[in-house]
Amino acid sequence: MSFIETVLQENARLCADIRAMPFNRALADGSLPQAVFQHYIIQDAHYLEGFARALARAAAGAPDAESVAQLAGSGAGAIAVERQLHGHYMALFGVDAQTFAATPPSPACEHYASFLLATAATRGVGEAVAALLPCFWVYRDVGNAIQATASADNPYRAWIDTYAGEDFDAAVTRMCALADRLAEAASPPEQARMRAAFAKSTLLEWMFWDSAWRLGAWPDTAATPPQMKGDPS
Ligand SMILES: Cc1ncc(CN)c(N)n1
Repeated sequence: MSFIETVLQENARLCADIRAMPFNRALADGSLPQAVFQHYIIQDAHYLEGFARALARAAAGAPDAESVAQLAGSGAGAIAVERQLHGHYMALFGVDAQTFAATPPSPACEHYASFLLATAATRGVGEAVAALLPCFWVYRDVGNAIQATASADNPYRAWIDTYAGEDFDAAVTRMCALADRLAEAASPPEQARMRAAFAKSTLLEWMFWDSAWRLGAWPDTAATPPQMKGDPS
């Protein structure tokens, strides 16, 4: 079995859970509250910067010129295409530059972007690509599932068309092929680390959507001091 077939089998249940998450069901039927999508798009814009940095770090360690160009090109593409999508929704929903700058990455967003960057900066390229792969694969999977049921006038049509579109599909297929090539050349312990990195990122995808649905944010310690564990009061 190839690396892709293995990790898709190992993570099939989690991927199905992601497709069925409240955020994605509401995105599909167009009922997702605007405030929730607004929160998501701000977080995703933060995430995307870390994702593109991680792709650039992975590119630097890629084994040949073709894979350097592929990973660096995916980073540039993410900034160009997905940022344009974010810009479209931010303008539509009235999110200005000040609101964006005043909204920090949520814990889930920061954790995911930090994991990608740390993996790309400190682990081998196989592990880095395996960690980055769910960002491609899960979004195509969710985009295609939503596309199958969404109406033409769904307010999130531009998002759906991006992730269910041909260009994104081609980028996902190329990334899967690269992961398979790297896994074939990897030792069994490296292959195990690649599978673990894929599973962790898939879980972080789940956490990102869960956080977006709940408008996840850092505790406001100025307003309500957090209760300390073991605090006798
Ligand atoms: C959290 C997340 N994961 C993946 C993608 C698709 N690049 C995204 N835009 N945001």
